[in-house]
Amino acid sequence: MVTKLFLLRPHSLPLFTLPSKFLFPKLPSLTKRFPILSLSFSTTTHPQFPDPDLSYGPSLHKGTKPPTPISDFTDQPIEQDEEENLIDEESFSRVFNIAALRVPAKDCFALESRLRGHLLNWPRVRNIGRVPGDEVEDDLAELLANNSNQSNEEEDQNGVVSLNRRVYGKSDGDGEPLSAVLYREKLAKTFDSRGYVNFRNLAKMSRPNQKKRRVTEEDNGGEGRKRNRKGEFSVLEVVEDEEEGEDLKGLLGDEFQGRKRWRGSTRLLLLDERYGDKGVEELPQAIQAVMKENASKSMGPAIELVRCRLTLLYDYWQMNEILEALLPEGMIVPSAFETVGHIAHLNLRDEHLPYRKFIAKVILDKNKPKIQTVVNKIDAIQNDYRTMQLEVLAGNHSLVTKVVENGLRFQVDLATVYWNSRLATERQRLLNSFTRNDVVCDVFSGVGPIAISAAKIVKRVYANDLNPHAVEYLQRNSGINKLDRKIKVFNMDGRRFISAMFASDKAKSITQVVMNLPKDAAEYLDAFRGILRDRSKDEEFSLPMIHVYGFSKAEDPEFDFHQRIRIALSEVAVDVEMRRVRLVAPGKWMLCASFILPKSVAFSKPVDV
Ligand SMILES: C[S@@+](CC[C@H](N)C(=O)[O-])C[C@H]1O[C@@H](n2cnc3c(N)ncnc32)[C@H](O)[C@@H]1O
Repeated sequence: MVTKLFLLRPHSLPLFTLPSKFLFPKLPSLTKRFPILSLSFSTTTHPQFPDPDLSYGPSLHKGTKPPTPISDFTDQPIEQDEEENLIDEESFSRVFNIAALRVPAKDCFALESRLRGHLLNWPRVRNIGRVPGDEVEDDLAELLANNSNQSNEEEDQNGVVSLNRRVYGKSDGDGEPLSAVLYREKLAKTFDSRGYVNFRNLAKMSRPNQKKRRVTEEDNGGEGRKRNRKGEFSVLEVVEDEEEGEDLKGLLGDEFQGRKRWRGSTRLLLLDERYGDKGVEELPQAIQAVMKENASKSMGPAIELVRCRLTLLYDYWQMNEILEALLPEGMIVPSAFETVGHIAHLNLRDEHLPYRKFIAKVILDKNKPKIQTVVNKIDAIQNDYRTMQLEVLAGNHSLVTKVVENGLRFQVDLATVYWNSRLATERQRLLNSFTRNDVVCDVFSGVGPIAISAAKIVKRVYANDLNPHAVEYLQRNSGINKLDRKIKVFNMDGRRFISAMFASDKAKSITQVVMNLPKDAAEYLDAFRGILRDRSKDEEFSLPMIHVYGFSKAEDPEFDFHQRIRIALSEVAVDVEMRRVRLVAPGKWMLCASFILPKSVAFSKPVDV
């Protein structure tokens, strides 16, 4: 599978070069080789970035950096290794000031669809927000609502008494109100993490649905470096929540102090980014209408406008956004990679090589858990076994992986065998031409993507490869797919294999020969010359169809490849069906030629050399 995402940078951030001020030399052992790469933004919107009013949606160029690192909401240590520290994830946090309507939870879906056009419409950000304390059980809401005419203090106390009656049949102290401390203890025990909307101190003690990221203080030469927990990409906070001594004021609104307290669960409907700093009177008519309607209802709490802080974290941003910000201005962002099982396989340009570990880390972060290893191809494939020289850049170092193709499972070790997922379509096309009466010879079978898939369709398969590792995986894969009884495996040179097969009693049964070694396969066709010369020409023989692959850089690739086939067979009249498989490099085609082995070739005398 190929993921194609090569992007040109639309607008680049200020220069980020490795050895300069943008590096965080916090980890001595690491910095010798790869320093931490960080973004350097000011805490306000950068003036040289595109006007935020003109571009809609979140961007690393917009918003501000959090005044207090989000990682200060720390409570759990997380193990880190050097690779984890390569990128300063904190530097990708961006805060956006958003306005929201606090609405009763039960009405939020109806209001969401009514106000749809006015709500925040950012990728991956839900426009229904949850904050600590927005959940109150129905029973409790009812209980609290019954006391709505009483003073706060009285109400809270009566709430506890009623609750105790409900739980125990009577309250502690036989109906007498509890002391403030006991009262809070009781609530904490009884309500657990719910129901504290009415009890301000509990709000701080227990907060469900906390979206704040968990981080660790890493002992790093006395200087703590903090990390966020993976998978959480945003934090929503109501700004007023933080006001000293009024921790629930924002949560409950101005009405909290008066008669109309919130009774029950609430949700935040995040308004479009344009309304972040607007007052009620500046909001669109539709929103004002909803607020007025609600206010006119005597029983329910008022819908209120609240200010929120939405922090988008490293995990929020897409791979290309992070890479674009990390790499020097003007550099093409390398986000194209091929995948083989859990391995992302890059083919980086020279200019990317100094940044290869950072690029790999971002690709790993953004494609987990599917991608577990990121490798870069060091050199063009040159060896006989067509294996790649790979450098592991990030993740686990195992190059043994599993691939599923055409419903079959293949185990491959990219360090020792050939595999190319890009050929899956071509393999499928070839397989579609096989029938159950066919007997297939796969001369260069590798770990078996053609041979094993063919075995599902045809009568019998003879599969061969020169690489002993490929043969080992071929056997293993035949077993994994329960097709081993239909496949006979050989480990020899392709030319010898062709001779051996056609010299044996299997010769008559073979109907298809596959030769998928594009670099040289055409030259192996000479093995067919005189292959049946020892047999009588009168013998009943249906000659096999040969499918041979090749590369050509010629202006007329079909003609060029045909010529090579004719030369190898020493036969001019070869009726070939030719097709272009794919462009493997600029001006270089991979082709497949299919033809029936000419009788004149099969029965020819050996050519003296
Ligand atoms: C391009 S790969 C194709 C493998 C398989 N058909 C596939 O699609 O994955 C070519 C295979 O030919 C094998 N090979 C190279 N030279 C060979 C030779 N002289 N005889 C037999 N196999 C050879 C390599 O080990 C490699 O597995």
